[in-house]
Amino acid sequence: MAHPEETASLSRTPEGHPELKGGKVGVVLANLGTPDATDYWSVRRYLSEFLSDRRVVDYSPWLWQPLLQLVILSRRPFASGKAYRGIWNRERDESPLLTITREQTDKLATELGRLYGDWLEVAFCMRYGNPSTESVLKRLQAQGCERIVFFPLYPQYGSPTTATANDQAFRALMKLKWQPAIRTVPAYFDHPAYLEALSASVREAYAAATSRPEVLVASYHGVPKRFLDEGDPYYCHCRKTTRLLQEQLGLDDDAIVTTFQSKFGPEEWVGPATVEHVAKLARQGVRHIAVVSPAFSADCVETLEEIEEEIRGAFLDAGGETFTYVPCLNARDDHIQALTAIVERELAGWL
Ligand SMILES: C=CC1=C(C)c2cc3[nH]c(cc4nc(cc5[nH]c(cc1n2)c(C)c5CCC(=O)O)C(CCC(=O)O)=C4C)c(C)c3C=C
Ligand SMILES: [Fe+2]
Ligand SMILES: [Fe+2]
Repeated sequence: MAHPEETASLSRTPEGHPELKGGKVGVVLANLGTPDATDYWSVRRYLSEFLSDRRVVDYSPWLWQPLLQLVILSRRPFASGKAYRGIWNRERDESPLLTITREQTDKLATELGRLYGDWLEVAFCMRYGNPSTESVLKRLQAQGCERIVFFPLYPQYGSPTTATANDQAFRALMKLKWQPAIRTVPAYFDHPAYLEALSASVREAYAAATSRPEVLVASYHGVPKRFLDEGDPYYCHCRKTTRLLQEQLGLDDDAIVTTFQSKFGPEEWVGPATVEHVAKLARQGVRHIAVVSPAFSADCVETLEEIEEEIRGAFLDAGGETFTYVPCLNARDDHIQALTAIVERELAGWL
């Protein structure tokens, strides 16, 4: 077995001793996760892992688990499975979130490889489903990563997203006798390169729109209002993102609004709700809108299905005429440049 002092000089490893690798730095992009397939059991397995996470639903498990397992998971996988089937990447037989996260990782690896050579290993993992956080961290360690930059891909910090991604990474390290050193990347909604990429994506969508949008709806995934009262800064980070985006784009106050989507369960969530707000705008006479979703770094069921189908439908049914969806930053070059700049900042002292 390896003794710590042996790493100081790998060449002194005694004969017959397992080969020791080391000295590398790992960069891990962490996203939420997505079902492996769209059938009832695959979606149920994914939703059960997701909704059993106490960072996401923090009710007492004694009350929540019977309700989740017996009531919610007997019905919701059918509706969610249908939504996933509508957006599925049939060519690769996988969810778009997985395809896009892989593409982001490959492009980031190319860029970081160009800058720093092959002592950096770049990989991605998911909080729920595959590839699991534990399997990826173990693989990187086996590849010689003694230090890891762990990067939850959420521009705004949220306890149901950023915190649980980090929790899962540290849970995986709990099982190791010899942990790598790990740095977690903070919220980056105010990083200049991220804001530049986000505003460029909106400018491009406005230039391509058949009628110039009168209002830009910045629609974020919602959270229970109680989370804000309990100290989660997510709502404030979302409001700040919109304000910074407004400044970048030079929009008047009535030409941009913050809304929240994807409400789940009976509790009060932060608002206004996107689906209701777009219908209200149409009833007030607004005919052309654009929707951008800055809480998602990759297009997923919440954007491709909920925004593109449900929210678009609500606006058009209420009298709206043109609905422009601004895609997530996905694997755009300026997004990869922003992610590279953030990773470089977090690598300080490790280079
Ligand atoms: C109590 C429920 C939920 C909270 C709180 C929540 C917060 C939250 N989620 C994201 C990002 C994503 N959520 C996605 C899907 C999704 N979210 C919930 C529930 C809560 N999310 C459910 C049940 C689902 C599954 C889909 C469905 O059945 O409706 C996704 C997409 C995953 C995909 O596979 O495409 C993302 C991304 C954020 C940013 C957030 C708050 C901080
Ligand atoms: Fe969610
Ligand atoms: Fe949704």
